[in-house]
Formats: sequence, C-alpha cells, structure tokens
Amino acid sequence: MEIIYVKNNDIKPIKDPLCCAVGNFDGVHLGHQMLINEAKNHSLKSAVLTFYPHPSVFLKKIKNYPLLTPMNIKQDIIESLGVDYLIIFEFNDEIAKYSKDEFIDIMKRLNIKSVVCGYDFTFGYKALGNVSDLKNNFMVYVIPKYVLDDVRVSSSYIRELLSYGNIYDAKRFLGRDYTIRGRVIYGSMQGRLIGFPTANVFHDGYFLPRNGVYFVSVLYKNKKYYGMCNIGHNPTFNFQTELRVEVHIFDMDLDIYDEVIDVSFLKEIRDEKKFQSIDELKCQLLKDKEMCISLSKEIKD
Ligand SMILES: Cc1cc2nc3c(=O)[nH]c(=O)nc-3n(C[C@H](O)[C@H](O)[C@H](O)COP(=O)(O)O)c2cc1C
Ligand SMILES: Nc1ncnc2c1ncn2[C@@H]1O[C@H](COP(=O)(O)OP(=O)(O)OP(=O)(O)O)[C@@H](O)[C@H]1O
Repeated sequence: MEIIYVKNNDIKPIKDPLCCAVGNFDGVHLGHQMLINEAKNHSLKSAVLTFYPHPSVFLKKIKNYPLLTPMNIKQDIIESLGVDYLIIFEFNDEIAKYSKDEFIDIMKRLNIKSVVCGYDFTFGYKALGNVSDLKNNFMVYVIPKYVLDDVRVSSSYIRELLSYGNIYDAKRFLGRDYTIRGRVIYGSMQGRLIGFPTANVFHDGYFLPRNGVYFVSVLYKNKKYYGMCNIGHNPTFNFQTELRVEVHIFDMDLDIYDEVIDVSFLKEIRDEKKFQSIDELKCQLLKDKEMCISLSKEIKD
C-alpha cells in the first residue's frame, strides 16, 4: 500500500485513477470495512482517504482525544484489507474552512474518479456537502446503513461498549479483537516482587476499555502470547494518579522494555479492587491466572 500525505493546496495527482472510500474510519469497523471492500470491487486502483488529526479531535480542540485506532494501527489495518493507496489528509484550520466545492476540487485533482461513502456522509465547511454533491462530480457507490443488533455500527457505539467493558460486543462490531499498540515502559518494579512481573504499556492516544482485569493476547515480534491485563490505578500497592495498563504475560521471560507490543482484549475478568493486603492481591492474581490459562486452552488458533 502506498501512503500519500496531502497538505492544504499542495496537491499532486496520484498516477493511477482511483476508486476511493472517504471518511474518518476510527476503528475501521464492520461499516467501514463495507466501504473499503466496495472500493476494491471496481476496475480502478483502490484508495482510502482519511484525515489526520481526526477532525473531531481538531474541531473540539481536545488534546489527546482517545481513538480506537490512532494512525499507525489504522494504517496497518487498512493495508491488511488490501487497499492500494492510503491518502492521509492533514486536517487543520484551513481545511476545516474548505467549502464542499473546494473539497470536491481537491479530490478531482488527486485523480479520484469514483467515490465510496456511507449513506449519511457529509463533508466540507459546516458539513454542507452530501452524497448528491458527490454524485454530480464522480461515479459514487453509496453504502446503505450497516446495522447489527438493530444499532448502526459506528465508532461512537464501539466506544460506548468498551466503556462498559463489553469486549465481546466490541469485537462483534469491529470485526476483530480490540487491540492497542504501545511501547513497554517502566512501572514501579513491584510486580516482580510478588511473582507477577508486568509490562506497562504506553497507551496515550487510545480509548481504553473500562478499568478492570482482562484476559488478553499479546503480539510481540510476530509471536502470540496470552496474558492478563490490569487497567487501573494499582490501589493496593500505592495508588497511581496516571491510569496504567499493565500486562502479566504468560510463558515469557524476555526483557521487553522499550519494545512495542500489541495487546488484544479477549474477555473481561473482574473489576480492579483495593485489597487489604498484598498477600490478598497475590492470592487473587493466582486465581486470575488460573482462569485466564483455562480460557487460553479453549482457544484454537
Ligand atoms: C492481571 C492483574 C490484575 C491486577 N489487579 C489488581 C487489583 O485488583 N488491585 C490492585 O490494587 N492492583 C492490581 N494489580 C496491579 C498490581 O498492583 C501491580 O501489578 C503492582 O502494583 C506492580 O506494579 P508495577 O508493574 O508498576 O511494579 C493487578 C495487576 C495485574 C497484572
Ligand atoms: N454503519 C455504517 N453503515 C454505512 N456506512 C457507514 C457506517 N458507519 C460509517 N459509515 C460510513 O463510513 C464513512 C466513514 O464514517 P465515519 O468515520 O464518520 O464513521 P462512524 O463510524 O459513523 O463514526 P462516528 O461514530 O465517530 O460518527 C462515512 O462515509 C460513513 O457514512
């Protein structure tokens, strides 16, 4: 997949005429995947046009607005879907003011010939552009509302599911396990003292499932491990103000500090709890481990 970065008026035509799916695609969920597959279904080269930073992040001026798929992981998922080009459009003050016609003009100059979008897609200043405007300028393939459990599949709904710790349904709406990718950073080194060393994962930029303990898988250097993850503040040892994501990985004794791992959430196990003593915490962790190992045995890879 070729990645093309586009900034304001610095537009060069892409050498191939394109059939392009357009949107934010946070999560690259089942609805988004319908669009992307449609873009691959025509004689032109396929493309996905998306924005960076996410327009909601930019327009709402929220620093570190958490996403389901920050750009690096979104890029990998889109590539795995077999797309030829990913066009990353820098979203800034100027772009936010582009009228629907200016936006259409940019798409034409990029050599986009066909557009794939959802039935409710809007674009341009104040979201005044819609599917009819696109139809006056391109061959347009409109994807009807994609629904699961009577709900429109959307990034916002998947966030809601994760905020309830509903890993099972988040996976159904995403079409894959919910996964975060982060560098392993130093924690307080206390985990190893109680027999449960943990990899603390740098999670900035990610929307996290509700605080609690989860059965997870970890991908490190193309090898898959199972483990258990705590999202929380470690109230028993000493309460950490910063939210921590820490994974105790089974059957791994490598030094992975500073390495990047993918953590996929497979099942919620329990809430985080303040225990009366470290021994009680240890006892609970042994039970958690037993439970997660038995869950891992149920999985056929
Ligand atoms: C699977 C798992 C579950 C945990 N559950 C709790 C918990 O319920 N309450 C708590 O205070 N700490 C919990 N912890 C956090 C431990 O207190 C933490 O691993 C310890 O503070 C060591 O932190 P460190 O890796 O920064 O040294 C859990 C850790 C793991 C890996
Ligand atoms: N469930 C769906 N059915 C059909 N089209 C969809 C669906 N979800 C998104 N789309 C389309 O995918 C493109 C990208 O949309 P966008 O990234 O805004 O998705 P979203 O999941 O609806 O996000 P949010 O929940 O943040 O509004 C748009 O063209 C949109 O119309």
